[in-house]
Amino acid sequence: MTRTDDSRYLKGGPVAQRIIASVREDAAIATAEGFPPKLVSITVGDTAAVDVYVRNQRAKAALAGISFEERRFAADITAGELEAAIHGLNADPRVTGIIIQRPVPAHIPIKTLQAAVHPLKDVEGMHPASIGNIVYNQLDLAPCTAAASVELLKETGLELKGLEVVVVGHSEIVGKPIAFLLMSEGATVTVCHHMTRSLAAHARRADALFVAVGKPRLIKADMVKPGAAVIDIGINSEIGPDGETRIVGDVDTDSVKEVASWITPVPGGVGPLTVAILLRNTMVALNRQRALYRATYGVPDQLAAE
Ligand SMILES: Nc1nc2c(c(=O)[nH]1)N[C@@H](CN(C=O)c1ccc(C(=O)N[C@@H](CCC(=O)O)C(=O)O)cc1)CN2
Repeated sequence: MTRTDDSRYLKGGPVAQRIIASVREDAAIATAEGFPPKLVSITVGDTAAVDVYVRNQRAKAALAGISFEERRFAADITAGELEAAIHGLNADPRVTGIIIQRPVPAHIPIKTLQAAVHPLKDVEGMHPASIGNIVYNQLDLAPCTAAASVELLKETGLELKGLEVVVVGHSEIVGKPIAFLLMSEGATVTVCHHMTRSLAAHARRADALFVAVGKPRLIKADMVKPGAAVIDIGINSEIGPDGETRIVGDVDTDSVKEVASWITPVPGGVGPLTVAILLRNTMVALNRQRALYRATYGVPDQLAAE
């Protein structure tokens, strides 16, 4: 099939806009009913890519009618101090969602922090008690970057049942959830990581290749099967030839786009959709809190019927 360069690009913006428009409607209804959504972001230390992510979260939350607050903590904070801050947010009824931006400094055990977030306010489904939901095919609130990546693959129209998928990177926030989400769609999934013996041999077999390792331009054209869909999840900042900081992915887009049938650009691919899904998850979390509230205190309709 002959395709123009542009039609090869799987852009996240249009899908993100649709999601944000729908979140905006839900948020307006919830607010009118007395349950305004509020997302609190926790950042520890300074990471350029995280700053980009948080900046976009703030901007899109404003568009969606979700209030957004960033709590920044110094890199030398202790895990105990962070847990105490999270417990404070759990106890605050005005806070309906909490996201811990990754990475956090090495001395902070991320699992302990994730476990400190109340599962009902966990907008990424990363609490140890929640992440198992995707193993059970309960997919309405999945980790945002993973869900965004899979949603972009679906935009290709490829049949996922039986699709040969290779995921490069096995982080708990991206690579592992992608594998589970795709298994639940019937794909045949291989997960590669830093101990994989021949990455290129695995990657070349993939009808859909997901890459999330944080290594700029790791994937070259000769590692990609002709006609494949390539989902580039890397967000790496580097200094360009003009001396300006820019964002590049884990895929060498210029060469790979000559081989692949679809490729996500960086920026403009998975990133914008990740932010939109975070906001959608924020509403899913809020609706779960409302369901618990109704179950605990009853709803006006029920009270009126008594
Ligand atoms: N708690 C989490 N932390 C992190 C996740 C995650 O899913 N949950 N994934 C990455 C997020 N990330 C990188 O740090 C990231 C995600 C999205 C964007 C983004 O909005 N990119 C846009 C905009 C670019 C721009 O404005 O220049 C895009 O790609 O078009 C940036 C970074 C790690 N942490």
